[in-house]
Amino acid sequence: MHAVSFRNIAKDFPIGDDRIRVLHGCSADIEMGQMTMLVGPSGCGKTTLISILSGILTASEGEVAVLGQSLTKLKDHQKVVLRRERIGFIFQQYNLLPALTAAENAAMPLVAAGMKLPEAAEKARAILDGIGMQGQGDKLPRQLSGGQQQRVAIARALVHNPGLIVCDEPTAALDAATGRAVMGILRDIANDPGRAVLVVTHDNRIYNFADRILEMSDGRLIGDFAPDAFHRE
Ligand SMILES: Nc1ncnc2c1ncn2[C@@H]1O[C@H](COP(=O)(O)OP(=O)(O)OP(=O)(O)O)[C@@H](O)[C@H]1O
Repeated sequence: MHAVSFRNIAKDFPIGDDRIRVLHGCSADIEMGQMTMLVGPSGCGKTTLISILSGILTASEGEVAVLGQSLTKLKDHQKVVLRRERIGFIFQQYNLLPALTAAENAAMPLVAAGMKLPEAAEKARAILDGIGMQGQGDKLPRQLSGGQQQRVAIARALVHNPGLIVCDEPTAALDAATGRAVMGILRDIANDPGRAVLVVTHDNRIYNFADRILEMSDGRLIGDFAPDAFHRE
């Protein structure tokens, strides 16, 4: 099974009375057990494409299957369930709730699935311990550094054991060394054959962490490389 399989994806956005096409005929398969990076200049359509692949936006044309499930046939509420149960999200700006502790923040996907907070927080704490956050579970986000907050976001993306982890510019707010540490954790996560990690970035300092790089330009996928074969930017 592919983690994500998409064919001939197009996306139009309304602009006044008109429509503008921002994705054109995008097709690829994202493999389990790999870190795939989607790279390209600002505005080329990376966020739009991963939003479609993770069921946040609907494609204007084309087919998407996530973890063997076709999105085309799913109703909106079924896409919400798919996202909640089978996908983990990591963003540039951590998006932690300021009044909750690190463990409680990381526990949120389990709480959303109906688990009681104390039990969910214990599971979250075990994940935090495994990614260098021992003893930090009771701290509030404002007591943590940017790199530590991103680790909490990683724990939150992992806690419900999803098959697909989607990361949008995960290192953009971090200095180079902290960004590499965070990418090292994501790299380990991607080695699990039951998972795929999809990273959108234009941070060329982290391209070497990928197994595979998909290059986008002007709404099209224009290249499919191993990282050592990708020397642009
Ligand atoms: N809701 C929307 N309505 C109209 N146009 C949009 C909308 N969302 C995105 N776009 C346009 O689609 C194009 C692709 O945007 P997108 O955010 O996917 O690019 P990106 O590669 O992720 O850029 P960045 O790296 O800056 O985040 C851009 O021209 C953007 O202005």
